[in-house]
Amino acid sequence: KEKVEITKEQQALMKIITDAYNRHQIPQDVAKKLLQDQYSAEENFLLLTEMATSQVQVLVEFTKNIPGFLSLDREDQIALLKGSAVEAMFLRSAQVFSRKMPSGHTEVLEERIRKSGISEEFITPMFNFYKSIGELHMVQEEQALLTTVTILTPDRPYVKDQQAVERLQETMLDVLRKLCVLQHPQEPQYFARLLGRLTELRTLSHYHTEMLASWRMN
Ligand SMILES: Cc1cc(Cl)ccc1OCc1nc2ccc(F)cc2n1[C@H](C(=O)NC1CCCCC1)C1CCCCC1
Repeated sequence: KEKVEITKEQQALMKIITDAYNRHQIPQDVAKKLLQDQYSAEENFLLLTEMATSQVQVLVEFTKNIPGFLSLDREDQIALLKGSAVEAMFLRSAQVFSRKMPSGHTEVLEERIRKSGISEEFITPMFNFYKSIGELHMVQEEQALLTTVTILTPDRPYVKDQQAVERLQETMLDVLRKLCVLQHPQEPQYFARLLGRLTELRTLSHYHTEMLASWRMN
């Protein structure tokens, strides 16, 4: 049985990324806001655009802390951010939704989101994704690395030097793989399940334009 060991460098890399991930978080208040009041479809749409806008700014700040990201071609940096912004939003939404909340809060939050104005047809795939992320019970290092792996996807549109992005992503995947083995020793398939979520995430993100266009305004 091969002994899995995270090296000193990988430990340092993980700390930089996790600290940056925790530092660059939009105020958790979106869940609190939704739990406090029931908003109209128009207000919810506005709330989403505000959250999305601040999330993009947070994402830019976060990527500056990914070792090697700023050494990439500048246009490629922009292509990676544009290509991963929506996925990062759904991933963040899933993590916010799956957070431990006082009993009954998750149900209220789910209800508010179901009634927010999002079209029925998108609600099921969205919550299926949220639940599959929740079932993983990711530690924060895994959440930070998963977001980093998503950002460092080489085959985003307009990326010129895909090799350079691939090398960075592989560095992060190696740390994430070891972390998964160490955190979930009784579940050897955990890392594979985690990466499988990224496929679900990409599919969900394909719907985002339609989700916005079909928002049910009164
Ligand atoms: C990300 C996204 C894209 C599209 Cl097209 C449609 C929908 C959507 O998020 C749904 C969604 N899933 C959620 C789960 C937990 C939660 F607390 C809020 C959630 N939201 C929306 C939200 O504020 N998301 C932001 C979360 C932080 C990071 C940036 C995004 C609220 C907007 C107000 C109406 C109720 C849904």
